[in-house]
Amino acid sequence: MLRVAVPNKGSLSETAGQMLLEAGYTGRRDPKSLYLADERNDVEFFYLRPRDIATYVGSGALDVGITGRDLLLDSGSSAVEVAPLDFGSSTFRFAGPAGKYADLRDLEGVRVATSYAGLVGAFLEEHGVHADLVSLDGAVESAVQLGVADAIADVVETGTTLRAAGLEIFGPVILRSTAVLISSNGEPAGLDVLQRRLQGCSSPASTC
Ligand SMILES: Nc1ncnc2c1ncn2[C@@H]1O[C@H](COP(=O)(O)OP(=O)(O)OP(=O)(O)O)[C@@H](O)[C@H]1O
Ligand SMILES: O=P(O)(O)OC[C@H]1O[C@H](OP(=O)(O)OP(=O)(O)O)[C@H](O)[C@@H]1O
Repeated sequence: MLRVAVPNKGSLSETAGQMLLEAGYTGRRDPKSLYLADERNDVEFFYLRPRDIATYVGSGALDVGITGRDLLLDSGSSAVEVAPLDFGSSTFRFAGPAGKYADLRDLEGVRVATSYAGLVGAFLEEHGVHADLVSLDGAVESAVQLGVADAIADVVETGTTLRAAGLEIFGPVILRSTAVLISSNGEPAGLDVLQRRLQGCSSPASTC
């Protein structure tokens, strides 16, 4: 059976579950279930935190998973992106107090709060900028007002949360992210069927 990791909570979970249902797989009845065997489709689903999915798949404990590209890169896991899926898109950006920063170079020696230290650290290193990363679990927009950081790096969708905190975007796009199908380095039996069925669902001429 193909062992598939699916987000159990957060921004990606509802659409991922819906997409699997539309693709003909069995969905969990109880939103708290962590496991479901879909024997008709020869698939087992493991409902996990999206942030942990790349770790499970990269270690080989699970064959494939649905997560965010940003979460995959942040994890440092050896799992690989197989294909983008048509939901969960976001942009990963730097932001600071309105008018204070204009360029990536302005972050030299600055405290930058983020929940994605792996992703942001790699980006800064690639660009030769030395900032002090402050790792937070979420709601990082408050870090500047509360004085634990000077700038932030976070997921931006509409920009509403940033504006409400008196922050504005600056510098280059760190990453354009979307939900992705990932696998351990290889092609487990059944991946092609899952991929075809998921991508069929998200195409304009959907056949699910
Ligand atoms: N508006 C959004 N806010 C947060 N994440 C989003 C948004 N839109 C898309 N995403 C994507 O969802 C994934 C983050 O999901 P995750 O469940 O880890 O965080 P979350 O939705 O903020 O939930 P939590 O509050 O539990 O951290 C990332 O891949 C991110 O790019
Ligand atoms: O640009 P916007 O449309 O305002 O969306 C972006 C915000 O949404 C997410 O937060 P979420 O509510 O998921 O909480 P979190 O920060 O605790 O993860 C993200 O971390 C930003 O804070």
